Amino acid sequence: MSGGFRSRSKSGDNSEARTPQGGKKPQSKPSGERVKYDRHERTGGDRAGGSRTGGSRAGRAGGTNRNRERQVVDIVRNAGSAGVDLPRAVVYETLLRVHRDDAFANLTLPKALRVNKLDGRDAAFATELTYGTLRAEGVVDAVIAKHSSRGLDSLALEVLDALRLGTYQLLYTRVEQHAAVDTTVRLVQAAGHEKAKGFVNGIMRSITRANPQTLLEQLTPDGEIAAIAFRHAHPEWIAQSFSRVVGLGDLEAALEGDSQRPIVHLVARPGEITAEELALMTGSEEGKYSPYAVYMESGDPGELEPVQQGLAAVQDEGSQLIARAVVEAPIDGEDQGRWLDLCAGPGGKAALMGSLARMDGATVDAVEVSSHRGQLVEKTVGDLPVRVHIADGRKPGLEPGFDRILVDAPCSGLGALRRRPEARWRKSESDITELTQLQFELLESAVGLLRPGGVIVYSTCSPDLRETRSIVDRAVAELDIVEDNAHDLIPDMGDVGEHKSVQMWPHRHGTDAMFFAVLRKKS
Ligand SMILES: C[S@@+](CC[C@H](N)C(=O)[O-])C[C@H]1O[C@@H](n2cnc3c(N)ncnc32)[C@H](O)[C@@H]1O
Repeated sequence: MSGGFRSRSKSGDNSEARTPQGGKKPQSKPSGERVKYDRHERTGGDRAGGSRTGGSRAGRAGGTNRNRERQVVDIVRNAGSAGVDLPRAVVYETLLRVHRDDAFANLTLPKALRVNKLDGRDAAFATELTYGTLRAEGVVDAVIAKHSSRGLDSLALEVLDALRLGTYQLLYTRVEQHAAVDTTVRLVQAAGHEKAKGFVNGIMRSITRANPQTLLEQLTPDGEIAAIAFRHAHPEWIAQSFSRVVGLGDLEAALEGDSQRPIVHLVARPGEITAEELALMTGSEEGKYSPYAVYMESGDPGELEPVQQGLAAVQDEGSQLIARAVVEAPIDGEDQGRWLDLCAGPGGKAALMGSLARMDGATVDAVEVSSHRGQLVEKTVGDLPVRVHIADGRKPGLEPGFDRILVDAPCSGLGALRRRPEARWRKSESDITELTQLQFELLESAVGLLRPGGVIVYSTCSPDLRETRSIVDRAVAELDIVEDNAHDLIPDMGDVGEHKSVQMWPHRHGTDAMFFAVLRKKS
């Protein structure tokens, strides 16, 4: 065992190809021993193996946050003396934080890379291993469960996460088998689970004896949608939800879209800078659909001068289109300039509405129930004509008579899974059932606050029909509103669904899977 971190080139170099999860695929030194990856046969994920073991284990781990922090930091240090390369140690640390502390990998990992001074190929390798392991978690767990004599729920999280990382490398990367097995055992040792080394070694060796493709085929559940879900590393219920909207023909593409890393969309703040100017200043392309959008292929948006000066910000193009639809939708009678955002935090759409309001001489009231998120809205809108109210949108205590209202409802977030690699395994279908009542009540409240002839844009960052069409259909049936054609507001965007509402998709439009409908109060 070496005294320091092993060179990455010893346990697999960092050259890249595409992974099943749509990122760059980490490779080992070319040894020719790995079966070449076939994206359709070896992606996967679903609940085969059953256990939803990815949840937070804070309770089991016990201790204060500070203690847990120290424990995790120690693991990275110990990994060095245990002979594990630094990128894998950082990946392991991140997996533990995600599972134990409910941390978000896309926030935790960049920080860990910075702290540990990893960049270039090492950073890319660590990123792909982290995101890949988290996205494929359901499949990886199913494989581990098949080779383990003990149920996954009975394993210490440190043992399970090391096995997940090792198994992911065996199934989905060209990392040499011995490197994957060896580092997995060393990580368990570094985490202080000496006694589990033999157990872990046994599982890893057993997995290396199987052909990955055959193994995954054996574990693929029956049923067309369940099998597609498994191949694309999603829980079956999410695949079922998507298939009800895109149909079976487009389901694989829709799921694959969740594993592609989104490019950054910038919004050029109207009245401050045009998209054309922003694109020229940043050397980027103008967006396809929103007149304010610019696509940033690479780099850190926080380092851009227009972003630092508040002339531009990061905002998904779909969100831009929704905020713009609120302002552009035809209304009956004259617009008195009273606009409302009923669910405003953290304020992206309120800020765009505020920029447009300033140009039109209108004002925006922005309601947010959480005071922390309300503060974020305050920060985001700056000196725009936006008044922030910390209140429940179902009873905000505002004078009715608004011309335009946005109800960007709290939702399951199934439309933004590509932004958080761990998210698909954290969500559960019961989240949706709980949210739909709140969504309807917020919409009902908006109808009460709207003047006759005014418009509401109802939107979600979810394509699930229970949160989208069902809410709108019920509102049209029960409330004093009619549905207008929302397609007219996004003339350049095709393929947005059969209904009057708009359903965007990452695989079709490059946006999050955002939904919006336009509802007008009967005059
Ligand atoms: C989808 S987010 C809105 C995103 C926001 N429009 C933007 O573009 O930044 C939904 C927001 O609704 C808030 N929310 C949840 N329940 C609410 C309620 N009863 N009244 C008002 N806001 C609520 C949540 O805290 C969350 O900030």
